[in-house]
Amino acid sequence: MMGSSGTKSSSRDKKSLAMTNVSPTNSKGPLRKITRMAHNMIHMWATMSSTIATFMFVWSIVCNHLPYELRDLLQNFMHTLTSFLNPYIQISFHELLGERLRTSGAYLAVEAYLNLMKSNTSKSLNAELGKDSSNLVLTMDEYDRLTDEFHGVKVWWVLCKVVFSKRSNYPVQEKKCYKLIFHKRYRETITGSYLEHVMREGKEIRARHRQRKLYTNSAGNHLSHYKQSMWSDIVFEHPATFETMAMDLEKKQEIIEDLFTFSKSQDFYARIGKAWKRGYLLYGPPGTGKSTLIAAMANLLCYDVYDLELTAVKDNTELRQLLIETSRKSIIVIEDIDCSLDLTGKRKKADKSSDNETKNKHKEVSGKGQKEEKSTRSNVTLSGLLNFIDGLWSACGGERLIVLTTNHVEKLDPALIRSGRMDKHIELSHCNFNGFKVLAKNYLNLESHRMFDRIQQLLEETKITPADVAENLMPKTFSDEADKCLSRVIEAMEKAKEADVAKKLKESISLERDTSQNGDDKETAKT
Ligand SMILES: Nc1ncnc2c1ncn2[C@@H]1O[C@H](COP(=O)(O)OP(=O)(O)OP(=O)(O)O)[C@@H](O)[C@H]1O
Repeated sequence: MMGSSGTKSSSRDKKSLAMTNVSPTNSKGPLRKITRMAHNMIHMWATMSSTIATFMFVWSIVCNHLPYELRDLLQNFMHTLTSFLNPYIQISFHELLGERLRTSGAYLAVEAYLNLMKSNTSKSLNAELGKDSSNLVLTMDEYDRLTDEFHGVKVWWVLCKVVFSKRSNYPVQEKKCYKLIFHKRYRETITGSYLEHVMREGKEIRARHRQRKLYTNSAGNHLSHYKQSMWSDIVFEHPATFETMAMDLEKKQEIIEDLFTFSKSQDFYARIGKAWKRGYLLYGPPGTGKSTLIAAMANLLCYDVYDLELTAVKDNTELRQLLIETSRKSIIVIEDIDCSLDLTGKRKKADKSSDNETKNKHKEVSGKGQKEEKSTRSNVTLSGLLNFIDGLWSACGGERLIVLTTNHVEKLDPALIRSGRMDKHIELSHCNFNGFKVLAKNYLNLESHRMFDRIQQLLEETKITPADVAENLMPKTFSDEADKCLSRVIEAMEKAKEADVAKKLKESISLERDTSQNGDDKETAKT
């Protein structure tokens, strides 16, 4: 009891000493030193403040009475003097710019960069809902100071708020501003490589976190006074990833590496003087995963997807407008290119309608809904499309993938798919056992099962698309168990095998009939 009350009273004494500015003659050693130092500092501050105040007062009077030429001269001199005495440089990034107060891109990039830095290092964070209300953003507090280090150089960032009014009779608004402070010795490093680093990182973070969109152009979607764009958009939330793709592991890895290399090659494309774009041609039977692969690519690179319906494009001018409007990180998809453009002029109606039957079946499986049948061909010419792909984006900047899909690669004009236009040709084919195992893991969370051996054997004997496997693996009721789903896959494959056998038999009978018919014809001709 005694001890504790003693401590209390001594701390109270110290406080009262500091408050009354009385020298603690009775206190000893370090305490006396500290109090003396504090005393001196208070005295120094008081002197300095009064000197500054006096100077400011005199300065304002002098300024008011000096001719303006002299005043300018003095002000310049003062500016040089303060910048000589103050070794620190300050760069401001204002939130709103120009007469129309649009948000500055540099400000947004700095904000993204600092928010990430803050969320990685700081112990006190501010959480806000992002603009699209889908994710939480961790932000800096006002007058929060963050320290960053770049190649051994220290810099400081401060967030300030500026109150302003657009015009004198307008209500007062607030805008934010990030200030970057650094020693003038490092001016070159900071204004050169550091700011470039901040902008690049910030833009990348923003691209990763922004809500991506799926854009489509349809027949009625033309520009009007009320419409800003020829594209209509919805939020792109396709769950496909490379992990869930039933595909050869090697092929998968190759595509992933190709995509990453492309997305990091801005400098390379600039150096060789080519547009930063890459063409992919995906081909294979319906239901083998062409559309799913496109979604996985968009998710991997965080790109927007533009589903370009060529049959709805009136002419080349409209095509140009559509392509110019695409965002800087995007995949432009033209599905079933052989049905959209008259590439050969020889396509028969019959084989297209049989394609559409199979297609529609798979669209139901994938839940995509049936696309409008592409019976009409576009007025866009092949040369128009190629010219835009080759030339237009060189001027626009940004990274773009163009993906064409087809079920009939053999029908495409070789000029359309030559290297440089379609840089990578990817075949998607029927399901093999590795592909099946990926689907079984996706749909049933199974890595092995006693029925797998039978399925492997059947996959070697017959062809089935991943879409058909997926359809059968999908539990139809809540009580559907793995055994039931796998039995359905086996049943579907046995049916496909029987159909194959029947088809082959039919083909060999008709071949035999044709040969005997030919023989009879020759006999008749002879006689
Ligand atoms: N390789 C695959 N990996 C995983 N799922 C697949 C694969 N192929 C097909 N699927 C499944 O089948 C459905 C239909 O596939 P998708 O639409 O991608 O095929 P497609 O080749 O684009 O067909 P189409 O040529 O008819 O457009 C998908 O939603 C997906 O569930």
